[in-house]
Amino acid sequence: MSSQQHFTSIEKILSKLPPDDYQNIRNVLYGKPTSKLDLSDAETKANDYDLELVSCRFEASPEQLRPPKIVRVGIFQHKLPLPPNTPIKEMRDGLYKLAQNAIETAAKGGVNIFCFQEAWNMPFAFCTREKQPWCEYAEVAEFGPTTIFLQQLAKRYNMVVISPILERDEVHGQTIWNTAVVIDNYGDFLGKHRKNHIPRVGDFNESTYYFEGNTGHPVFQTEFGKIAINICYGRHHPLNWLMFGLNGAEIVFNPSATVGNLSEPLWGIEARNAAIANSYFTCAINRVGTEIFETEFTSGDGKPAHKEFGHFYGSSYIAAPDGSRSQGLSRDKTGLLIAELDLNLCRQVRDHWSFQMTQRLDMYAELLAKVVQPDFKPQIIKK
Ligand SMILES: NC(=O)NCCC(=O)O
Repeated sequence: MSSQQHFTSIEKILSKLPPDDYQNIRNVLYGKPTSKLDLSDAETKANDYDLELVSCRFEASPEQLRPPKIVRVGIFQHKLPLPPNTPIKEMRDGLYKLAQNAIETAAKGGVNIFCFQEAWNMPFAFCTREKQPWCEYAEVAEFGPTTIFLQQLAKRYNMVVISPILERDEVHGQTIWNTAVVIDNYGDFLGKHRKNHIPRVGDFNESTYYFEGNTGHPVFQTEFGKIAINICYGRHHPLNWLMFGLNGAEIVFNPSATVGNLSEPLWGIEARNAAIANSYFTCAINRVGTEIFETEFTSGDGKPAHKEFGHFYGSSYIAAPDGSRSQGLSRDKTGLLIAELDLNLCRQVRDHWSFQMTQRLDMYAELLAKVVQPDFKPQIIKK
């Protein structure tokens, strides 16, 4: 176990400060204060199922012409319930049980839109670069077993469910993609988005398994708001976030799987900055736990072969367009964060900061069109 696993959350450490210091630091680090929700029914369920439960309410100012546009989102981070090399059927059943418990708990907390972490229904095996058995986890987005399983729950609980999976496209030559499936609150398949940016860093060699996405930047119009999904590594690309905003997203989910020694210092910044820059809510969800594989793999960094990625540090959180953010889930527990958002805040922040009025897209479009040309010459002024 590495030393990174030995603390539960930043918030736990900060809460040991004297109350005045804590309040001052909290306000600077976390922005405008948020409140907790009364979730007693969900708490009972969470205790039954041994899930950490955190809640948060983001408020907007009252308006004269528009009523509040309230939506509850649930983001779920989880450890694998079984070792990675468990037979696929058994693993999937274990994960489905966990998912059912989490969605049931979310329903008790009044959640309208629920999102899982990246590749939620399988081990995060891409570090191994071995095709078998991992490719067997890939399934058809539209009618694969995971979509069918979640459709019943979405309908039962009147909840939109975002399910990031490994997708097998049987129509296009059995190609594989990293895809988020969106199921609406009637249990219907609403659409899918394929991960745009594939990591080539450390043990994240995911290009062995799937292509760069070809679905653009879709925004899904649901009964509870306009939502989009920026899958994991896409959070390092500000233009990826921008495009979802340009298409009108009010909430962008970032289902992820990332480890402490690679990205933890970036984690609290990137999705939060995206919320600020694009005047929408962001929901960053990370896997938890350490997954140990049977076969050793190397990282191409001169270090010895090993059997694990390192610790997935959880710390899932939600950020608002005004820069405020929720407490994070812990770094080491399976848990659910339920937040109530007033989507009116998106337009209120746009009116206040005018980022969209000042962003000069035409100027950047012109330069970007030049940059991608083979004969591009950087604009450098020399003496
Ligand atoms: N799954 C994935 O894209 N991970 C990349 C690591 C990171 O972006 O922190």
